[in-house]
Amino acid sequence: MKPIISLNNVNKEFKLVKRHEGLKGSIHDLFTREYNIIQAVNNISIQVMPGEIVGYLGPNGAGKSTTIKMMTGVLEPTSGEVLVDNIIPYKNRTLHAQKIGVVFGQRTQLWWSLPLIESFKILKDIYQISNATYQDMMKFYESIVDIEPLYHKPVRQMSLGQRTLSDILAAFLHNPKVVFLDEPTIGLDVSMKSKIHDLINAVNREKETTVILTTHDISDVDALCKRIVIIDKGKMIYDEGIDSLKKHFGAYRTIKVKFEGDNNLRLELNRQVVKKLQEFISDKVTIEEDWISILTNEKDKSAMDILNYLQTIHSINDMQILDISTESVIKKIYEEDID
Ligand SMILES: Nc1ncnc2c1ncn2[C@@H]1O[C@H](COP(=O)(O)OP(=O)(O)OP(=O)(O)O)[C@@H](O)[C@H]1O
Repeated sequence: MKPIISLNNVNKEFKLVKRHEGLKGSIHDLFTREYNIIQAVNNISIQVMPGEIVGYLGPNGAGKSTTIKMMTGVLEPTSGEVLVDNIIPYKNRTLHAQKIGVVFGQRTQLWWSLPLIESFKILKDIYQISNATYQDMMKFYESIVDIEPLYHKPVRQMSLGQRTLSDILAAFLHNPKVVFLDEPTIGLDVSMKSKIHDLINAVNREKETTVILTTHDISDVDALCKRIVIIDKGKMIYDEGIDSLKKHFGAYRTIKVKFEGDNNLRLELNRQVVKKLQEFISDKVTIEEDWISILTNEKDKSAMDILNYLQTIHSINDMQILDISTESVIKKIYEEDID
């Protein structure tokens, strides 16, 4: 099988005019142009197979949106090759736009004053969706989410969650082979996030749609992605299946402990423990409400050793030992703390 998305040695530079301060600087700028070059994407190569859901992650300013913009045809790469379903996106923007779906965070592609069903009908005409495909898709949607109550509601009267849901439905309506979702669950509550996760998983399963997802929300990654690609400062630093990622960090455990006593005593004890543990455990020690949470690598310091030590400080009311969360794994990769 051939990849549906193929990025080979892709670079994107932005050239920004340097501005000097003060009157002298402004006069200098009038006559001499100097530039700063920002390397937003640095030699990225990624192959995505049809039907994959890939989490494209990285800290702020890493270059995620710039990559997505190249994959959607909004930006032309400075060098390298971007191919999506055999199309060079920036060279064939109209054809490409017919074949993909896009959701960019809180920006809606729906018609603000129109009821949702009217927006869908316009999209049906724009994308030249046949009656049969349209009916089929609407039936499929109705079987997985409760959208009928939204059909006659103008988008401007919708809650953020209803609007996001509608936007995602709109992006998948023409049954595109690839959908790009940029921060699709930003600002949503847990129950709406879960509805959206179910929807994306159902469409991916049923229609084999390839999904590229950028997000800062780890619940999106846990619910949707089997593979994550992480970039930082424009460079790819990780490309792994989520299972092997967890195996890689299998020696990490999070120990959570709640001490006996009232809230004030616990707060004081937690503060003391944070101070003491940080002296001999390099990993993360944090206070989470009544609990103290310690991330440790069993190879260096076992969870039992830590628990024994905590018991010498004060009696323990409750405790949990957890495998490392995806969030902690990703944080550790961002910090380039890979063993
Ligand atoms: N049009 C532009 N002109 C100049 N610099 C830009 C432009 N777009 C992005 N950049 C710069 O390129 C780098 C990567 O930005 P990008 O928006 O791709 O990051 P990101 O990973 O999507 O970040 P975030 O998670 O904050 O959305 C940043 O340093 C940014 O300032």
